[in-house]
Amino acid sequence: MSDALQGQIDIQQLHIHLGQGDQRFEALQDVSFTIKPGEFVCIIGPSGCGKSTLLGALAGHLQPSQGRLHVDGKAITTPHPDRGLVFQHHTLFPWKKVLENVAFGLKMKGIPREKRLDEARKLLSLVGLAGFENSYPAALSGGMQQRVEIARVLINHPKVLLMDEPFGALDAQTRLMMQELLLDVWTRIRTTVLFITHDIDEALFLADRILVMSPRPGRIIEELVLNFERPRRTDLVTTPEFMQLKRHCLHLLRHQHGDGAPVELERLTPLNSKNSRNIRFAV
Ligand SMILES: Nc1ncnc2c1ncn2[C@@H]1O[C@H](COP(=O)(O)OP(=O)(O)OP(=O)(O)O)[C@@H](O)[C@H]1O
Repeated sequence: MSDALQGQIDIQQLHIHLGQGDQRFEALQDVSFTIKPGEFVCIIGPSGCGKSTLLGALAGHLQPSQGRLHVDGKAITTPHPDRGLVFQHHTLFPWKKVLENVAFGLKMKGIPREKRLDEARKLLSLVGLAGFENSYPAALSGGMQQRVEIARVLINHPKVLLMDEPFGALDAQTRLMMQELLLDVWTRIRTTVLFITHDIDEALFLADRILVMSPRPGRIIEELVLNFERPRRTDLVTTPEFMQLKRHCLHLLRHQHGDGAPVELERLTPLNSKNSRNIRFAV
């Protein structure tokens, strides 16, 4: 397969049930979407709507009740380093130095020590942590630990980066710095990113496209295509265009019915922006 096609995600009519017996319920209902190679897509939705469930299925940790999940045309059946996962809380080994934490994925692949440490150094530099190779994770700030976590995942050259609220535990200022860092890294490596967040500003700042989910059972109720120019500037968040889209997303998230049916879009602020187009899915 050519490099140009690496990292395409295809989800078709995905349904996932969770729980046992009487407690069994439908967490995801008829979810379908495609993400192009190298695209940056954010998912927003109310708490408990199934965002992490969706990511878990893409990671290969959860089996669908129905439907298909593919990356580059290959069905997802188990976890694989081609799909790198970053969570809110890091998964670094506290007893290993930062450099060894990052190099660990290559150790598992049997790459010789010098080669893997060399690669780890390059990645630490990419995430702005040159000079911290010999530190232990506990000596780093939360933002720095997440940088190490990103480097640790990137060492496997994933085709797809699956990120579940990766900056959710950080203070506001560090979070903004991490968003800029992630965009910078993404621009250089251009892996496909699927990023889950509760934070509408974060989604609007980062994404090429936002998928909005309904309350449980989670469905995709709207797709927003964002045409803000890249590289994104921090003052983007104060522009009228950005504010209008933010209001639109807030309205979507606040005014959904408990059964997952979305509010009638006629009642939403119309989107006439040159920087976005909204496409209705499954309404
Ligand atoms: N293993 C499980 N067994 C039973 N129910 C579960 C399980 N995992 C999650 N749930 C429930 O499934 C629903 C979807 O959970 P999920 O974590 O995917 O939602 P989410 O949108 O990521 O939520 P949040 O934004 O709060 O993190 C929730 O109601 C949750 O309580």
